[in-house]
Amino acid sequence: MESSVVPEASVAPEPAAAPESSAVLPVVVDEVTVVEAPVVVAEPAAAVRKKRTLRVARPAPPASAIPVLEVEGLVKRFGQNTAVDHISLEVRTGSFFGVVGPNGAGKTTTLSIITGLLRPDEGRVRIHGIDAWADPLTAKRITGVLPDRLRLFDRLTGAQLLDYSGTLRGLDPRTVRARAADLVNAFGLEDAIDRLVADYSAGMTKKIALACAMIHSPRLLVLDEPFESVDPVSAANLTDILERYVAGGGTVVLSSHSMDLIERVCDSAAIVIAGRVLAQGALDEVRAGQTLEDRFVELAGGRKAAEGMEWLHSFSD
Ligand SMILES: Nc1ncnc2c1ncn2[C@@H]1O[C@H](COP(=O)(O)OP(=O)(O)OP(=O)(O)O)[C@@H](O)[C@H]1O
Repeated sequence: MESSVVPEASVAPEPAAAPESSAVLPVVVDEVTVVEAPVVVAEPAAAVRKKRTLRVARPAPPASAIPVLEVEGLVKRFGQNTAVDHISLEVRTGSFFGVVGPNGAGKTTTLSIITGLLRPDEGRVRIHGIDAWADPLTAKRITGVLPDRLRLFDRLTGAQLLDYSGTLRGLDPRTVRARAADLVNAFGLEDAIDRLVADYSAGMTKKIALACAMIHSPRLLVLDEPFESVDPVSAANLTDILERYVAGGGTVVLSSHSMDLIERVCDSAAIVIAGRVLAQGALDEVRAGQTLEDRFVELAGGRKAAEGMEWLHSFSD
């Protein structure tokens, strides 16, 4: 389990527009540091990127907080390909934990093992102290899942799907109805709720799937790319719902390719590359004084120069 030491740094924000001359701007307040920084004119993009304010959405839960998810030495091989190569993670209660990594890094495979959708070759998963593979029923009772490739009973309406999910989780009909109404309202699905899920857009499908994952008020929500295909307004709404869930003592583990989103909402993160965790811990530890994106790119081996694609400029017409 690696993590890096955090330089206590808050740096200047991205200027909204390039100013004519150097000026002093009040800088967004970090919980730790307040600085004033000069705005430099006409900077290269990379320099501007580095000047983003490093803020944390909320402090990570203290070391004394009970771990709700403990993953030890997970290994998963598909033939010759080791998709997950001894991954260990610890997520504490009340954490908003982001998992980032390049395509094919093993995020979905790891989250699928955690949620009981895929059997590991080696390793252990404990959810709130319960061995998820020895006692899957108990573990699943306290877990809500938004899987990567949504396989929903899409010949049901949204209302029927919510009803089915609540009933499957052992809730009584009155509780299911009340919670379903709250969720439909929170996710803004009122107009679609009596239509077949098969006819939903990708974003609406994500929302109804997430509502189904939450209806039994799980302790842990594991969400694979929850914001993919979701419009910005809905994403903000969704973030709000998840933040309230975390503020109320819930724990979220999500994967995303949006570094901005992870930095905005998560207090902790793990960077997974080629099936291994290269950094994890509180967000500031993981990004080590850089933006999460820069740290991610650094750990992933840097940006690739786009060479050898000259043909792309010889337009076919
Ligand atoms: N069912 C499967 N059979 C064979 N190989 C698989 C299977 N599922 C995943 N893999 C392989 O395991 C590796 C990790 O895949 P995984 O889907 O976990 O990556 P990921 O980090 O979620 O990627 P992305 O960001 O693109 O969704 C990849 O090389 C992938 O091809």
